[in-house]
Amino acid sequence: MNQAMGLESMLRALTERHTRQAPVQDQAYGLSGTAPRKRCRAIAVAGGKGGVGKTTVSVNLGMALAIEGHQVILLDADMSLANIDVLLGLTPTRHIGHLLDGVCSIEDLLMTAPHGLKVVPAGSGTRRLSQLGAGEHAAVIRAFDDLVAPPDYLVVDTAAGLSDNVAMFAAAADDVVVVVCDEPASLTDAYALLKVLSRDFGVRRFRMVANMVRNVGEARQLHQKLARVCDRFLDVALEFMGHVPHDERLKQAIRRQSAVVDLWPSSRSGLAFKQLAGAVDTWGEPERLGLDRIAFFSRQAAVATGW
Ligand SMILES: Nc1ncnc2c1ncn2[C@@H]1O[C@H](COP(=O)(O)OP(=O)(O)OP(=O)(O)O)[C@@H](O)[C@H]1O
Repeated sequence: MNQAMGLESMLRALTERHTRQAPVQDQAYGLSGTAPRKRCRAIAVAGGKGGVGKTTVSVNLGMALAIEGHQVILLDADMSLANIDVLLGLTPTRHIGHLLDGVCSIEDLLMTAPHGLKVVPAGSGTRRLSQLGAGEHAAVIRAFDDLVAPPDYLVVDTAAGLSDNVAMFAAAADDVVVVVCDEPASLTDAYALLKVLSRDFGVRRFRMVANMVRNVGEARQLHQKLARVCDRFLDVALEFMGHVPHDERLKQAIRRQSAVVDLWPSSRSGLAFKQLAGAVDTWGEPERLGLDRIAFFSRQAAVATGW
């Protein structure tokens, strides 16, 4: 990854820690100090509660961006309960565990889904991957720097809950998309996630996608509910990114191990994901705050893991 990519910020922080070499500004143009690398934007998709549609949004947003002509890598960061490969009908032979064991490179892990979307699969049912420490998460993030051709977007599907996994990927990303559905537990868990990410990791801006709603009115109400408590109790901005309606077509697509944007782009959910991808295109330059956040986090990881 490159300097523009939040996740690479972690790499730079870690690299700096080990080598005490070039200042950040120089590293912005590649560690070798040669030609600038292409800018890439890292978008972490989180939600707090399980089952709110994080994976569905990650897959379809990633593919919708790919359909628009962008180069996109989708990272399945739900390490032990990985399911992006299943959702897309891919059969990986290697996963993140092999990367951590040094058996393969990040390039070796890339699988190609429809529309040129690249997928980095995690491993499912692997006990070890469910117990990764902060240092290992950092190593996964660092591995992205080895990509010969960084993508335009890296979409990261994070795990449910408030684990290190979610915190590290969200803190390192340029943008955090929070998926919420109209259930009390989804709202309270999303609020808890925002609280932890802002209080402990300095993430101040979030974008919300309302999933499985009836219409945009319901989506906006959901956003207002959460934004109101955030305004009152947290120092964060929660922007409304858009909504995805509850759609049987989407479920049918899942059963056929395909993305709805690929199978039925004109369905209600297909069009909604197209709009979400369009929204991403309108975002201004990322704030690039990942470095500070990750330098802090990686120091903690280093202490904890002896890195
Ligand atoms: N917009 C939608 N319309 C209809 N069904 C949906 C929609 N979004 C998600 N679902 C359903 O919800 C299920 C859970 O979605 P998904 O796996 O994306 O959630 P998740 O947040 O990633 O869950 P986990 O954290 O457990 O991995 C899907 O299998 C799908 O059946």
